[in-house]
Amino acid sequence: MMKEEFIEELKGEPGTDLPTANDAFDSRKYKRESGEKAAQLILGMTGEDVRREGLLRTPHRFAKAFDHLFQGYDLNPQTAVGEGVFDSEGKGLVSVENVEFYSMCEHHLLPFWGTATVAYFPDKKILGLSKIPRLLETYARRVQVQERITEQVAAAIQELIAPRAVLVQVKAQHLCMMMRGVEKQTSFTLTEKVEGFDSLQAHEQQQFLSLMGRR
Ligand SMILES: Nc1nc2c(ncn2[C@@H]2O[C@H](COP(=O)(O)OP(=O)(O)OP(=O)(O)O)[C@@H](O)[C@H]2O)c(=O)[nH]1
Ligand SMILES: [Zn+2]
Repeated sequence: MMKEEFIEELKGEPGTDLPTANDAFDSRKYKRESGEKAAQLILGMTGEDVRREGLLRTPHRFAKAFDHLFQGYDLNPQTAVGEGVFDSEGKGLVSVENVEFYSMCEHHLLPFWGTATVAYFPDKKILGLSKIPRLLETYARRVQVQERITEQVAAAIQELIAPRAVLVQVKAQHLCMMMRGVEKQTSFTLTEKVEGFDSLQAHEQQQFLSLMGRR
């Protein structure tokens, strides 16, 4: 689309041709078109000639890239875990540590990324180890705040295997605090969710605490 045509189109009813959230998640075509339109709008902010060769396929690439970044909306805890719930033979601590993730901050649509440590004391069930990164992906690949990812991963584990206790700890850097805004380059944010701590024996509590202290 030529820039002039594009500007004409934008002069129409404000916002009416933009997709709604429900539409966007209903159809792949609508998702792709929304992504392409979004890229065109962003490029519109730059005053660049959107017909120059380097930018011609940018809306297409942007839509594809963002489809990947937001693929968490196509996932849920059940699909993420599949058949990966097993009967537990032991009751000891299980921890999967330093699992990396990428997410998009819901305030600025800029990336934040880091690692998560997930630990639990099983009761009757355990999760396949790979399912922990899969649960993290399910919630990270959305527009998010770090606190919500932390809570959602803990709630999903609770729901899936009802462990005696669960700990989720997320450490992340936010591009919106680095590349703009306060422009702090070395700070990071730590969020935690702990459930069932009081029901643990003292030495088990100590195991949780030492995991928390390590980061
Ligand atoms: N709690 C929380 N805040 C976040 C997260 N990601 C970004 N933020 C913050 O969201 C806040 C949005 O604040 P606003 O004042 O509405 O936006 P702003 O004017 O762009 O803020 P500044 O970043 O301070 O320039 C900022 O303080 C961001 O640092 C997150 O995952 N969790
Ligand atoms: Zn932000």
